[in-house]
Amino acid sequence: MSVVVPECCDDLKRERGRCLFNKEELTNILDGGPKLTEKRRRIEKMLINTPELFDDVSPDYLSHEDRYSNELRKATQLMTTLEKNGFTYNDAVTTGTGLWLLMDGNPLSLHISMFLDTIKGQSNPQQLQEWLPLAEKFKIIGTYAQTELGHGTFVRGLETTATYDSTTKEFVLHSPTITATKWWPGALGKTSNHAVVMAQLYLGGKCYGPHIFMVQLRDLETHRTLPGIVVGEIGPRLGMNSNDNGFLQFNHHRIPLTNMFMKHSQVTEDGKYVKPLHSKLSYGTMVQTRVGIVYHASRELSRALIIAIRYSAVRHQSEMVPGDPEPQILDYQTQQYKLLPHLASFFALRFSARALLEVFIGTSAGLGSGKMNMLPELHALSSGLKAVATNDAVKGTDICRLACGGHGYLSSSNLPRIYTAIAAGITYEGENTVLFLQVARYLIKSFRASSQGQTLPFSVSYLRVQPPSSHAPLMSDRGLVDALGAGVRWMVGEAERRLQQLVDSGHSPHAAWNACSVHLVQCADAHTRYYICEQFVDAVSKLGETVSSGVHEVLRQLCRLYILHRVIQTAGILLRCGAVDGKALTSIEEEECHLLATLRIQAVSIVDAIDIKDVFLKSTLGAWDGNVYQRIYEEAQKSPLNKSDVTQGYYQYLRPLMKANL
Ligand SMILES: CCCCCCCC/C=C\CCCCCCCCCCCCC/C=C/C(=O)SCCNC(=O)CCNC(=O)[C@H](O)C(C)(C)COP(=O)(O)OP(=O)(O)OC[C@H]1O[C@@H](n2cnc3c(N)ncnc32)[C@H](O)[C@@H]1OP(=O)(O)O
Ligand SMILES: Cc1cc2nc3c(=O)[nH]c(=O)nc-3n(C[C@H](O)[C@H](O)[C@H](O)COP(=O)(O)OP(=O)(O)OC[C@H]3O[C@@H](n4cnc5c(N)ncnc54)[C@H](O)[C@@H]3O)c2cc1C
Repeated sequence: MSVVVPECCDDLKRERGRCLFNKEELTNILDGGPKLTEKRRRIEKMLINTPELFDDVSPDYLSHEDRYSNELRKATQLMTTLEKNGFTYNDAVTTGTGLWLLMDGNPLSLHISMFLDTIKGQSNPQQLQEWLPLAEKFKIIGTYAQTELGHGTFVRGLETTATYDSTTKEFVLHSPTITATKWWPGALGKTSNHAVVMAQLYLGGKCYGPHIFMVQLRDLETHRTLPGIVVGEIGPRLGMNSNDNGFLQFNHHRIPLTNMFMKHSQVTEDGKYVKPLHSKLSYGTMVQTRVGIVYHASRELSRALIIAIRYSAVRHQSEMVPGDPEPQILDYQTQQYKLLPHLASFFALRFSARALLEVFIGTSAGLGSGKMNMLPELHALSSGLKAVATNDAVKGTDICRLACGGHGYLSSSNLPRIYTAIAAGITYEGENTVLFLQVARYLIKSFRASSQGQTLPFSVSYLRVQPPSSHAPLMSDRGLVDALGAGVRWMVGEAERRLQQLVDSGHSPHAAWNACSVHLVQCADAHTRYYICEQFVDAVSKLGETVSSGVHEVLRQLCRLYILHRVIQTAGILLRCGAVDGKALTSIEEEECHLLATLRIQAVSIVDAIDIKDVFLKSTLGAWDGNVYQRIYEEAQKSPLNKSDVTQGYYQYLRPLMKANL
């Protein structure tokens, strides 16, 4: 398959003719620099020239088993293609290129993410030396098996036990109840021959809490399940049905002492426990994956936006002025209002993901030298951003689907698949409400610490009890972000007051917490969005000195739209705390409408700059050339029902019904 850029339809030609900025420059910014764009395109070119990686038939027409095998075939082909061309799985992860191909829940994705990340992040030097080369070369294939039938969120409540037997220097893994069955892990059912397993560590009858163990599940030659292990697939799900999410039970299954991951906590041969420097270090893989999910969510949202915005420029419907030709639906203000704030969100999330990655890298470097102080901040930021990014990507993707009318409901638009894949992100890797409550805990602690005169870490420093007053004019970007910050400070102060009031009136702190938790989740959401606004404003102002004026103007407009939209969403709070008044809100609403019309002019060019090729978009509605109707029609011809004029169902059911004397 070669890269042919087709001629586009007149509508899209006209849209592209209005572009006033350098698309390549914007692409480079989104990729993180020209070198990364170049690398991504090199990988893409190589993949596009590997026809085996592309489906001839939609997975929707395959059986459950064929769908799994087909995805596995492509995943293994992808790995060998990368290897042959001097790239690694990691190149496909960091450039996102692998994911474009394997979008239906891929059986190797847990191996290349959480399994390998656990080996890298939780092993001692000997374990690293033993397991990493095997895993990187796919000699062993693994997954991350933590969640059980009975517990996902509450990790401390897991029931699988790992009891040390000092006589044999082994751990005995056991699932004591039905609810202790591991349930959900991707690729656990049929693909993995190993798993990193979270289990309660027992030494001398005492429980030391959840710890991680490397467990072989299947024979490396026959792939048969080992004795003492029961493993299988959990059945169809809302989406990502090409994966083999699985279940796992242990029946007094023995593994060597050296299979407990021992970078942070250790068990000696005689069964003594050595504590980690921080009790939550074993949760490190989850934190790292949450950072990755913020990128992942923004990428998925961008695919949906490209599809919906191109389609909106091609689709003509109704009359705006009686008797006039039908306009492009993108000309309707309501259509712009559906799509463009989400386009701004995509940029906001992309810049925030980058900022979060820097915090992650900084914190990890600190951990290496024993510094634990940044861990709570990283936990709060990664939890909050994972939750906002997945919530917004899911909402945005569904709005993109709705914005495409009936055709958005077609599988061939690819919007349903993007939606169901990213919808899982709200639940996995920490359910979003639960993660917001973790953020809220950090906010309340920080607010209280500030009342006692303590200095606050950077992401919450604006919460200090006596903040410096904002000097920026209210209507400037900075002024509005400061107003949003004042709103969050007010919300957190109010939550703290309510908590205290409940405790003072005799409630336990835990009961008070639950009684305020709706408000606390709102605080966490608002705080995270304030952080995102700050990152967006900072990124655009830093880029200002280095980019051309056209690109800077587009970014400035997107950033402005994001902030205005956020202020309007938070209007109630901002009015209550006096950060804005009704007059300001009216002018913000008017400015937003004006900005929608301005951004609409270059909207197609902006999504073009995200630079996702048709073969990766996989959409009849979003292709570069805008040849929507032909594509939809051709895709429908592939339906197995169209293979014959009269189906078996007619002879079997319909005809007898028509002939029956009812
Ligand atoms: C071939 C394929 C090619 C594909 C190519 C792919 C390309 C990829 C493209 C993009 C690149 C992106 C990178 C890749 C990522 C892509 C993502 C897509 C794949 C992902 C697949 C994911 C599949 C899903 C996996 C899972 O779901 S695994 C299971 C996850 N489970 C959870 O997250 C459980 C959630 N629960 C918890 O985390 C905790 O139990 C808790 C809710 C935090 C509570 O913990 P608990 O111990 O009870 O603590 P508390 O008592 O509440 O708090 C005590 C204290 O500790 C603090 N705390 C808690 N956690 C942490 C932490 N992690 N770090 C630091 N501190 C922590 C907490 O705040 C408290 O502090 P204080 O006492 O000070 O308040
Ligand atoms: C597609 C998919 C892939 C997955 N892959 C993996 C994997 O590879 N490995 C793995 O180990 N796991 C995996 N999981 C499991 C996933 O991590 C859990 O489903 C997730 O952590 C949520 O836990 P739960 O299902 O127990 O939900 P629950 O915790 O039971 O949540 C149910 C409801 O209760 C609420 N709730 C729970 N606790 C609280 C609280 N403290 N305060 C307020 N509300 C609360 C939640 O907000 C939610 O509304 C996967 C899940 C899915 C859907």
